[in-house]
This record gives sequence, C-alpha cells and structure tokens, in this order.
Amino acid sequence: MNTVTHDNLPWSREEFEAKLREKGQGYHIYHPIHVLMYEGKLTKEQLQCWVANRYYYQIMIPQKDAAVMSNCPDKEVRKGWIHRITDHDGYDGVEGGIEAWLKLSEAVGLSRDQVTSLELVSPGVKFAVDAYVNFARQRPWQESVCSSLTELFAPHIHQQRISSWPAMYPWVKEEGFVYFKKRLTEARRDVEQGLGITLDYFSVSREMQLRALDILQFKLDVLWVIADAIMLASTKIQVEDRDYMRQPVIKFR
Ligand SMILES: O=C(O)c1cc(C(=O)O)c2c(n1)C(=O)C(=O)c1cc(C(=O)O)[nH]c1-2
Repeated sequence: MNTVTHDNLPWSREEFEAKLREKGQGYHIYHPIHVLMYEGKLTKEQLQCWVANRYYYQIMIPQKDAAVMSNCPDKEVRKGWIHRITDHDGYDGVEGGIEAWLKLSEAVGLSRDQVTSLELVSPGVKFAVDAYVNFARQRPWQESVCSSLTELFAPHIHQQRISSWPAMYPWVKEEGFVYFKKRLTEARRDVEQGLGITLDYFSVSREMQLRALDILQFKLDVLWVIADAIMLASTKIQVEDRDYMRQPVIKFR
C-alpha cells in the first residue's frame, strides 16, 4: 500500500503553477541560435534558414489543434480552443498566422514558393514537429493541452524579436513583424485556457502533477531539437582539418 506522506501529497494550485513556470528555464529562448539571433549575430542566410524551417511548425500547429479537438468530448473546451485554428488559418477574408509567416518569409528575402514547397525544411525539424502533432493525436486531450503550455514563455521571445530585429537586421521589411505582434496577444489568451485546464486536471495527485511537468519537458525538448536542427542546417561545420561546408540555406530534396 502506498504511504501518504508530505512528499507525495499534491502541490497546491499555486505551487503547481510555479513548478510549471520554473520550466521556463529550459525554454528555447536560451538556445544558442535564439541568443545569436537576438544579438544580431545571424547572417541573412541563417535568418532565412530559420524562417523557412519554422514555417513547417506554423503549418502543423492547426493540425495539432484539430487533433486536440477531435479527442475532446467537452463542447465548452472546444469552443475555447477552436480559435487557435482560425488564428493560424484565417477566416472570412481575415488573414491568419500562416499568411503572416509567409509575409515574414518575403520580408527576409525568401520567395513564397521556396517556403511553401518545404524544400528548405531539415529532416530534424520535420521529425520534431511531427512528434508534437503525433503526441496530440495519440494522447488524452488534457495532456495535449498541457503540452501547449510552452506558450507561457512565448510572449517574451516574440517581444525580443520585435525589439531587437529592427536595429540588428534593418534589412528585414516592416511587414515581417506582424506575426510576432499578433502572437503577443494570442499566446497570452491561449495560455489562460490551457493553464486552467492543466491545473484542474493534473492537481488530483502529486503523481499527475509530475506527469504534467514531464509533458511540458517533452514539448520544451521538441522546441529545443527544432532549434538544434535549424542551427546545424545553417552552420558551417568544421571537424579537424576537414571542412564540412554546407550551403547557408541547404536544399534537402
Ligand atoms: O516563436 C516561438 O518561439 C514560438 C514558440 C511557441 C511555443 O512555445 O510552443 C509557439 C509559437 N512560437 C507560435 O507562434 C505559435 O503559434 C504556437 C502555438 C503553440 C502550441 O503549442 O500550440 N506554440 C506556439
């Protein structure tokens, strides 16, 4: 029989939320590629590589959210969740995030065709993004909701780009910032619903709360691996005296 001790009682909602927020220490804002980006140290080709690869994340997010909804029998939750799909896809003549990302692509000097063909997407990015979508397809919807909570930390990274890019990358056209500005409000609103569901569902036991922290770690890992893969795809690699020169933006297909 399990013994109930102080150590395995569930944390209070406040303590649990604080534990979730502490996970922000592992957010991809601290990944070298994002630090270099913020400091203005990426070349034009490297920034283009990041934009082209991140497009794959952008287009898969609505499919991920449709998977969450398809697993969720609760009408009220679905009513709150559905706008995540229209935020990205757009509706009734209103442009969504995917279109805004394509404008960002053009603002950094890429063509739409180059980006929408996905020919610049590295296999590592594809694997990582697909792992996130498959998680949402296969796991209970409350777990998928929890996995979206990296958005707790996203406004900070969007704000960093809005603040630093105009000075660091003055050649990026103004329209490029629309996406990041849009996400500032959208992410804050999304996280309210996601956090409420997570605190309710996982607070029944310490074991469940620890499971939530593991799920959030999985998502942090997805984002970290995406950043790793993009960094590798955009870096000149030298090993000993051999020069593994890759094109700044490489074609995989
Ligand atoms: O640019 C970023 O660093 C970043 C991070 C994240 C995130 O933390 O998952 C998202 C986004 N952007 C984003 O734009 C977005 O629409 C989004 C949706 C989700 C999600 O898990 O449902 N994360 C993110």
